[in-house]
Amino acid sequence: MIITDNLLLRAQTARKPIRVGVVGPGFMARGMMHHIHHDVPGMVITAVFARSREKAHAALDFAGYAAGDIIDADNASAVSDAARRGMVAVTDDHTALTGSDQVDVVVDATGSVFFGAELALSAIENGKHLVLMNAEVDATLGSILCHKAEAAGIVYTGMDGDQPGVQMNLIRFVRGLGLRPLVAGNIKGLQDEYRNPTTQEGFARKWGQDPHMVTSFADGTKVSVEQALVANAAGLSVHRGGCLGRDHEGHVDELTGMYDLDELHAMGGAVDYVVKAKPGPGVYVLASHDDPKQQHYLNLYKLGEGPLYPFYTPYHLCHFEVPNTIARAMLLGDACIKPLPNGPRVEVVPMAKRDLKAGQALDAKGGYDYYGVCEKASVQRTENLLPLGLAEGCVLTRDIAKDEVISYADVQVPDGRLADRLRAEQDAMFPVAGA
Ligand SMILES: NC(=O)C1=CN([C@@H]2O[C@H](COP(=O)(O)OP(=O)(O)OC[C@H]3O[C@@H](n4cnc5c(N)ncnc54)[C@H](O)[C@@H]3O)[C@@H](O)[C@H]2O)C=CC1
Ligand SMILES: N[C@@H](CC=O)C(=O)O
Repeated sequence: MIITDNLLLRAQTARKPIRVGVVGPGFMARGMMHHIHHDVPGMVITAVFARSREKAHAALDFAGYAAGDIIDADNASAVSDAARRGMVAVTDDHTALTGSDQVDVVVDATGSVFFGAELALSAIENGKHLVLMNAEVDATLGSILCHKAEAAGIVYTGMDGDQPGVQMNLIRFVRGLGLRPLVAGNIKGLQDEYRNPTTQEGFARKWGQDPHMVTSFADGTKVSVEQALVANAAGLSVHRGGCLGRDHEGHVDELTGMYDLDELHAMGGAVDYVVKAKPGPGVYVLASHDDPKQQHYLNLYKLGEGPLYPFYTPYHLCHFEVPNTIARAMLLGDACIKPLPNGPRVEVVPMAKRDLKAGQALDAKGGYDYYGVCEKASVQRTENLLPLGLAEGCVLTRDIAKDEVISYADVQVPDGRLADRLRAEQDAMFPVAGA
């Protein structure tokens, strides 16, 4: 990324690399660690947390670290000692990583809302910038966590590379040109709400991914999480629960004629997604310009006659771009994507993937029980709908029909969960949906 590339080279020359703590060495983190180790100047990984240390060792091996450069560490001072000796510390205690004075930036690559909440608080307490590959915790608790992080003077940010960050970068680019983004969209290849880890097992095996994770991509949960993040960072809304979510086999350029401009203005702009369009799996932003003189130039530059002008990024390169976020946070104090300070505008709520029975405990996202859809935050609050990120482990108190939305009134929430407490704090802080 321009700017951070030169800043990182300077950090390298000054022998002051950014020190990164990686949490959750799964599919994404492994790719990121390999990338940082081989291709990113001015940045080093000093610590890796995993529930099983073997997994962290295996991930570091995948990333190309020599066994002799890795050492187990039980606490923060052992992590720091290892890092000072130029080694990577592996720990199964996340507070050893967040508490180390040899970690500048914590990267959460777990995808877990419940653990992500704990980790975020620990990073904030210890003054570490927090980079979330964990979009799921961000969409559930982002407003309160970002508030706490900024009150503590640290950067809280989602990642470059995944579609929310790519959209937010494009939105900032478009705003910089003087246009008003009115639609921010995600280009998907497949959307089938009823996929589950059994149907996705072959795909997961082929790519070395987790079957639940890839199910959450196929069943629309992840795109909903992603578009909620964009809405809440850019101040956009949704046309309706679930977005418009059209199938469109042409190019995203053609979408400029498919939105009602007056409706978009009335809503203050919308997030959306499109299935099967080109260029996939990228992102698009449709924006307007009020000035006829600049409209003339935009037409000359082949963006059409307006009133909506199309912009897009043809790919999202996930872990490859995370070092950009780390550098932006550490060297520039800049967040790639974070919630606006006035509370969420769009939430993700769970819809039953099949008929569900009273008494059953809901499984994890990307499972067999529910898929996620975007909903206006005002509707989520008025109808007391359960945030998708808190659904796992909730016990149904009545039967729920396939495709029915699940509300707090339909479940018994397990006792004692930090994420529920944070959510209550967030709801109290933002009693009215973000405007
Ligand atoms: N897989 C993909 O293509 C992409 C994934 N992402 C995001 O990146 C994050 C990670 O995804 P993947 O690497 O695919 O998942 P993964 O399942 O391969 O890796 C997650 C890692 O976190 C650990 N973990 C999970 N729950 C935990 C908990 N409660 N406590 C401690 N550790 C826990 C797992 O053991 C695993 O090592 C997710 O938030 C996902 O949405 C973003 C872009 C693309
Ligand atoms: N953004 C993707 C998932 C990860 O890249 C999707 O929604 O399918």
